[in-house]
Amino acid sequence: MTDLAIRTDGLTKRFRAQTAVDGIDLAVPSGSVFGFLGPNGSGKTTTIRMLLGLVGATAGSAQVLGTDMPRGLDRVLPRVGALVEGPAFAPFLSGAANLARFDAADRHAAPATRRARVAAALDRVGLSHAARKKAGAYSLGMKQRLGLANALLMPRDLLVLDEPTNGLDPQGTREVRSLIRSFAADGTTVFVSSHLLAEVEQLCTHVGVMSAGRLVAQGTLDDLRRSGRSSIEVLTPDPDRAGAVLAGLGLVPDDAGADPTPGADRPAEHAAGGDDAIVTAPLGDDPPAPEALVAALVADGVRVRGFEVRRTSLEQRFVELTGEGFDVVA
Ligand SMILES: Nc1ncnc2c1ncn2[C@@H]1O[C@H](COP(=O)(O)OP(=O)(O)OP(=O)(O)O)[C@@H](O)[C@H]1O
Repeated sequence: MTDLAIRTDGLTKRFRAQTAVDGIDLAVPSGSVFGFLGPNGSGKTTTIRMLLGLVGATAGSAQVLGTDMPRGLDRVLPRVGALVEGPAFAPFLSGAANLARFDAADRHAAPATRRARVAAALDRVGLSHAARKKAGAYSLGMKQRLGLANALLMPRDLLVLDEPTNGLDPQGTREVRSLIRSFAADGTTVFVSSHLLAEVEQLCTHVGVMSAGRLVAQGTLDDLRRSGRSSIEVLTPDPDRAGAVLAGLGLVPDDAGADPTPGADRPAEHAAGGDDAIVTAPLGDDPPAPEALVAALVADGVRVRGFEVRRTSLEQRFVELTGEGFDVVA
């Protein structure tokens, strides 16, 4: 018994001098929609290829659906649907004929029920109307849906999808996302890679963050949000006094004029009006309650005209973790 659909220990892949995947310990809970997030080139595809036995690991181990890989490949693969680097469809064959070809290549798929299986998979991804159309005439979104249909020909316990919305227009993207949600609603574990933070936020229950081959964070989305640093902002015409009070309570104010929160687009001086200034200070691990801070400021004669506790956004958290910005557009 295992409650992890995917587990890796020290999984590593080196290409000559380059370490593409650097000792990662993945833990993907069964039933989760796990977003495997990272900038281009951070090692997501290489990890997925190792998980599916498409490339051997240099070091470390991987278990998929409780089975050691790649030793258990034959047993596990029938339970895993995969969409990696867009399947190679024959452009001159219809969508249905393409799926029938892939189905025929699967020795676990009974020929007698092939036609029904293909029809059901096309129906599932909303392509029944285009079943007889040549795949070469499909739009990119339709091709991607055909790829998903291919992954769904057999009942699956795990779907592994590498950047399934890459290159799709907004409509195609919405369709594919809504399909992924429907797979998850059926109880299938979905492991989906993406370089889009917004996509992972919208789709996923869990997330693993890759940066330069390393897994720099993983957990639920909420875990990740909570692990970010919070800060307070005080709007006051008495910034020096406010800074001293905060320092006395163990909070070290950010330098005046410095951008207080990484990624936030509002430097302190610009946001304040009149004779007010904004004093910001990061909250440490065990900060005083906000009301205690306000009380201390007021007690010391600081004219508090505004007070705010700011949580790090996920985007800021990712920037902190990876040292790079993410594409955040949906
Ligand atoms: N077959 C290979 N030979 C040599 N280097 C490789 C090979 N495959 C991947 N790499 C390198 O390994 C690193 C990680 O690549 P990978 O494709 O896994 O990243 P990724 O996160 O999936 O990025 P992308 O979103 O661009 O696909 C990259 O620097 C890439 O150039």
